[in-house]
Amino acid sequence: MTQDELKQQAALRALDYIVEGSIVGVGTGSTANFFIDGLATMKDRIAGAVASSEASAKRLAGHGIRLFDLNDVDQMPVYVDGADEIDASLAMIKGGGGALTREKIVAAVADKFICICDATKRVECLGRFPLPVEVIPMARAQVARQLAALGGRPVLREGFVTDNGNIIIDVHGLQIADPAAFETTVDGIVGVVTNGLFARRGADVLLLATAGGVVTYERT
Ligand SMILES: O=C[C@H](O)[C@H](O)[C@H](O)COP(=O)(O)O
Repeated sequence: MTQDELKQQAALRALDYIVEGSIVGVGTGSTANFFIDGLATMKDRIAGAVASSEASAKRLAGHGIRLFDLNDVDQMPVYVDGADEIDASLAMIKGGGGALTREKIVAAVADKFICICDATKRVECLGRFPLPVEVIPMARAQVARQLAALGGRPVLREGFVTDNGNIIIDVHGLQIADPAAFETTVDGIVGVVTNGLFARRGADVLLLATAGGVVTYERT
């Protein structure tokens, strides 16, 4: 089975968690795209969706799924998204596609975060995937120095601008022993908008697609 087939399996399993008549929080990336395509098959049974990126908004609209502005939504039962890495506590690194800030904001409004991944994303310790950090452009050098002082190797994502008009610094060479504490530390650097650790608010459910089928993990 290919990695894309596994992503699709995890994504389609997430449809079981959709509450009929509700607004669905929708993530960004290749796995989330499979979810959006699956969601289209039940679009008449949901009120609509809130997108975490311009790309996902475009794909949702292309399927005729009604889009809501997050400011008009008080509550959503679920937010569904992929991850770049996820550990046993369901803490994640996200933002490989640069959508981390809007993803974190939309997820914050949802009751449950459903993470959809193929088995390659499951790790013992977060950090092999470079940690994306969204940064206000004028703070680039100052933030890079601070990230280096934390033990990482900051690399500017060349030619990339986020949906919010900011830059991304990817931090290489980390081994993150305490993801929630590191998330707080990086967010505390002046000039950082947000970072790709989703640990203080990790996933509630992980749907992990393996060669043997989709395995469900729930936060304990
Ligand atoms: O910014 C992008 C998101 O955090 C994605 O959810 C993450 O990078 C995983 O993407 P993919 O499903 O394409 O591996």
